[in-house]
Amino acid sequence: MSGQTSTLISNIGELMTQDSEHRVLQDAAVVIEGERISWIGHASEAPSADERVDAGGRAVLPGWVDSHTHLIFAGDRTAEFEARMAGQSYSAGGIAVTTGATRAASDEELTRLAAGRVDEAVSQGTTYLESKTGYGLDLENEARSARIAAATVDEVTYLGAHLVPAGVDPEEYTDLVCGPMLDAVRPYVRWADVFCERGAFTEGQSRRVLSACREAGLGLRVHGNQLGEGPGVQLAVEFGAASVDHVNYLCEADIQALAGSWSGWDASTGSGSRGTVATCLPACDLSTRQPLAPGRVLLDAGVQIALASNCNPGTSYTSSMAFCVTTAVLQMHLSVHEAVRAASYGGALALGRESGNDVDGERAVGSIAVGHRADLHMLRAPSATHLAYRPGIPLTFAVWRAGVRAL
Ligand SMILES: N=CN[C@@H](CCC(=O)O)C(=O)O
Ligand SMILES: [Zn+2]
Repeated sequence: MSGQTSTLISNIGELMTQDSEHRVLQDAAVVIEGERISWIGHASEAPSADERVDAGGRAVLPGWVDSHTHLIFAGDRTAEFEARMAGQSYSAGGIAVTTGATRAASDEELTRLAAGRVDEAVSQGTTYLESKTGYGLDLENEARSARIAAATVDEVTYLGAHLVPAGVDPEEYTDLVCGPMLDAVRPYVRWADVFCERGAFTEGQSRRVLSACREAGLGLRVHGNQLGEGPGVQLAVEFGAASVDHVNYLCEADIQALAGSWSGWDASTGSGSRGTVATCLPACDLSTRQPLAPGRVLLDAGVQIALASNCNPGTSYTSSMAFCVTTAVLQMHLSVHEAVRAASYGGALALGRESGNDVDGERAVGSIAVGHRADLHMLRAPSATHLAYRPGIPLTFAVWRAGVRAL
């Protein structure tokens, strides 16, 4: 053992590892040492540790990896939501309302709001979070959003290409996104995204954004095929994006392109060349009354999928990954194991964090294995099945984030 404090969590009724062998262990134990997992196995064989936690037969899963959120915002869109529930359809234009409120907020206020949303997510079992910019939409406010996000969440995505601000020429705005605005956010971000959709960015503009951001060394993601069929999925695959998110309206060629992107990857070991993850956002689909993304069809076609909350004030004002998992089981026909995997390992895959370096580098997240980051979610239930069997019941009992007890 190293000099770090070790904690043995024993008497785990069900340990859903989501590791490369997809192991689900009964009567299991986990040892945490510092920020890493140092041992997993059957409780009867567990080594001793400095501290001991009795799980009381409860289930333990990897902490949720929420790979798609928009947490840097101020303001509220209740009126838009009410209008939608009364029959109006969602359009990208609502983003401008949040942009106005976000620009008007102080740095302190934006930081406080974002940190509160992170706390809310962690208290529900989320241990690794991405957030996008995208409610600044000018150089100063996008850079400020990126800076605040970098201080608040684990992964930051530049989404200057969220909406063309009113009164600005779309091509000139795209020049800004690809030039000075990109330079200003670059120190704070690892990813770039574009909302490729009618009412947002055209295929040509999206190509320009993806090319410039790739050139700047950023990993890519795409908001695609949310409101209708379109070029988003094909663009994401062509550019080797880590994920394409929403994926509500897919034609057969889109599904084949996504499946083909994974043909050089060994799903059982997680080795080989990675493709484009299809990230399904069921809370958003329900809140915008869009058809649920075809998660079952994608899985059956051999596509790696993620589930994410898409927490934002317009289309999905929730950080509940459990709600997404429940919906994926009840309505998208995923098994509980598949849904939990998509919300943990799948999110990690979408963020390029599914494998790591146990010695001196970034630790893997999204699965429970020796050397991975100790991100654990203990349920107030004996098995993960209760997430779907008891919909709406708050089942988070305890959370460890990078080895630190967070709840
Ligand atoms: N679709 C684009 N962006 C967000 C919604 C943004 C908003 O309406 O404020 C999404 O992922 O759903
Ligand atoms: Zn989004």
